[in-house]
Amino acid sequence: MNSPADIWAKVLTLMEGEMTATTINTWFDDAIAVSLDEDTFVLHTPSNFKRDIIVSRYVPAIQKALHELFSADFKVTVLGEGELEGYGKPADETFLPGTEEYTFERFVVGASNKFAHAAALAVAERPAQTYNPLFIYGESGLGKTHLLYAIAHKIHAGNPNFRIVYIKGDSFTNELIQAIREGRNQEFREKYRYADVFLMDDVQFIAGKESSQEEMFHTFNTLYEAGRQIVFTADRPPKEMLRLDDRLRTRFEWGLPVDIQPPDYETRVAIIKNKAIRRGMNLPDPVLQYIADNITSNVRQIEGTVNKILAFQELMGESVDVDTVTRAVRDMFKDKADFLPSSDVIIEEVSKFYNIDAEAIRGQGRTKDTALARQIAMYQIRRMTNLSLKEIGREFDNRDHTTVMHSIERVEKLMKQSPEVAEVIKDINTNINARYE
Ligand SMILES: Nc1ncnc2c1ncn2[C@@H]1O[C@H](COP(=O)(O)OP(=O)(O)OP(=O)(O)O)[C@@H](O)[C@H]1O
Repeated sequence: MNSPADIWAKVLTLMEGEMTATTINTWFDDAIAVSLDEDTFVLHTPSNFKRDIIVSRYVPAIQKALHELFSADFKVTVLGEGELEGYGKPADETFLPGTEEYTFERFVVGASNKFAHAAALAVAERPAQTYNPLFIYGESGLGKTHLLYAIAHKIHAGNPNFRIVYIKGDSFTNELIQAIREGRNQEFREKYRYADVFLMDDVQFIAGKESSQEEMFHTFNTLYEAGRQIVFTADRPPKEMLRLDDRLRTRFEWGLPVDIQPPDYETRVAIIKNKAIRRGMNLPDPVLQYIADNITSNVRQIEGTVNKILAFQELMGESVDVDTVTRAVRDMFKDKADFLPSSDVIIEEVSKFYNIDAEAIRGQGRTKDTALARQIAMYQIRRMTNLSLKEIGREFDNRDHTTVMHSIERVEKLMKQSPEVAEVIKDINTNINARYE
């Protein structure tokens, strides 16, 4: 009943008492009510001429009608041609939405990450003038993405007109496949090759993927030659990316590779305190120490635990005691340890990794790639779940348990012979685990 459109209809009816129907029709026929908040009513008309007339002649009548309806005074804003699109949105709302918290200010610096932090800050302060490319590597959940977004926000704040492109390695691959399929290669190229700042998260995902590597190579060269800042993150240093093209590996190493290590005890405590303070809460020292002692390798897990405890504390109010919280934390660790991924999830991740349909992996697809993906899926299920060979066979179109056994043996053999296959298994494993963090 009180949508801007409803209110506008009422305003028009009230204005009919003040002016002729022709006047109303002439100036307001294509006007639309955009919003009404505490103190402003916003109207849009597609014509600037009409906007000027409305502003100069009819705003008082609109205000009078609004006063009659709400017994309150409103400002009236009239938007003209092309003014509707960005209206009401803060200028930055469309810049990497949802990542506003990932700033340098919120990044806790300690011995384990101080080089990565300093290099990222230098790059953000003087893009393309210090380290290019900057290559940040380290294990999952240690703040690589955080630093990448922090770079993006800082550069954006100083250079609002820069085209800053953020893309994950696997999205780059998927977008490229789609662009090729739809004949939009040129569009894809322009999007990435003409960036002012190019940030790629988890670049390890493009290793071993021919067309992605080819595209990345040309993107890199174009950006580099044009003096654009390039930053990569990855879960390992370039030299350990076994399936990566040599020409990319050397380029990744041109600038500065810096690593992030798991945080030491002091940094863990600082991170936990920081997260709690930002939520306006205080954690008792023993709880703080308990978390810092028990979650040692991954900041994402630290964050998850702190969030759960804070939620728990909020729920329990003042009465929460250290024992209760400690027990809750212990239960949380137990849950995690008992957790096993399902065969569906494992097959899905293998399917994603190889870009082969899950149904083909489960079923009768016979290409070499599908057969290998299937064997790897069987191997992973055997390793990561409690399913028997027979139960695994059932997941794959009722294959016999001896087929499953031979597949697993084949993968084990391949892993010994080929570091590339071992790396694939490790990567898929990481992706599966990441779903439960
Ligand atoms: N030093 C830090 N200070 C504050 N928060 C941190 C710090 N390091 C990591 N975090 C937080 O931990 C979470 C995980 O970090 P992030 O996503 O950057 O990890 P990552 O290294 O990119 O992991 P992945 O490789 O799995 O993507 C984020 O919410 C991030 O804000």
